[in-house]
Amino acid sequence: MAQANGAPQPVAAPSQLYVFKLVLLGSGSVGKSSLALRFVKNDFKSILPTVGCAFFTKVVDVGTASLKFEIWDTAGQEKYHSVCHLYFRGANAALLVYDITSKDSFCRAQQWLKDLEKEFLPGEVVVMLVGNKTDLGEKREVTFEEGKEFAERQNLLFMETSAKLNHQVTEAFSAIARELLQREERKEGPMPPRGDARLALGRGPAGQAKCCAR
Ligand SMILES: Nc1nc2c(ncn2[C@@H]2O[C@H](COP(=O)(O)OP(=O)(O)OP(=O)(O)O)[C@@H](O)[C@H]2O)c(=O)[nH]1
Repeated sequence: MAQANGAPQPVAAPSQLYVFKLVLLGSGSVGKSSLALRFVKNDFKSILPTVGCAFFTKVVDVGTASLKFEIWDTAGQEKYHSVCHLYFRGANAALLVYDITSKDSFCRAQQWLKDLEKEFLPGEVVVMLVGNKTDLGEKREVTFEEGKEFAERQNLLFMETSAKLNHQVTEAFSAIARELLQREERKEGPMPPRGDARLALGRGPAGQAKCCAR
């Protein structure tokens, strides 16, 4: 890629694909894998607890750009906690998931946020707090307001979802996508329309989005 003063320069390319790493964090059984499966394959089925980490990819079109999510679905079981931070590295976004029927999982999500804060500078990653399993409203232990207030205090995006009923799942990932692209635009200036594509980012190191020609 052509460079002047260290800044990526416009390069002719057929179209633009931004690549972002997103980690799914939260206690065991809150529905992280189910959210990933719903988003990537529009499916919901019985899934065994994740061992270590699972990996998914999905390309979404947002306005004039395409965005590829590399989704790292971490294991929520306590025995894997010590290795989870290894998957944080290079993340651009995190989905902090709790189960609205479990106060404990909500408290654990707050702990996960502290773990993230140890690894990243403030504002370095886009974090969304997600209260999953809204279809189980009769067993709800965490109110919408509790989730929203915590998210607002911590400057996080917030959404409640049901992976089972496909409620707000695409919307959650789309909101993250929009925020990530807006941040890139603020860094780089407005993105060009398709057909006037350039290699805007193309930076590999941890925490920075990669953009590549498709
Ligand atoms: N009712 C309901 N059940 C859900 C929902 N999402 C996930 N589940 C169920 O919750 C259980 C755990 O889901 P997983 O997606 O495996 O949860 P996880 O957070 O990935 O769990 P770990 O891999 O142990 O970290 C499964 O039985 C899912 O079918 C939902 O939106 N509603």
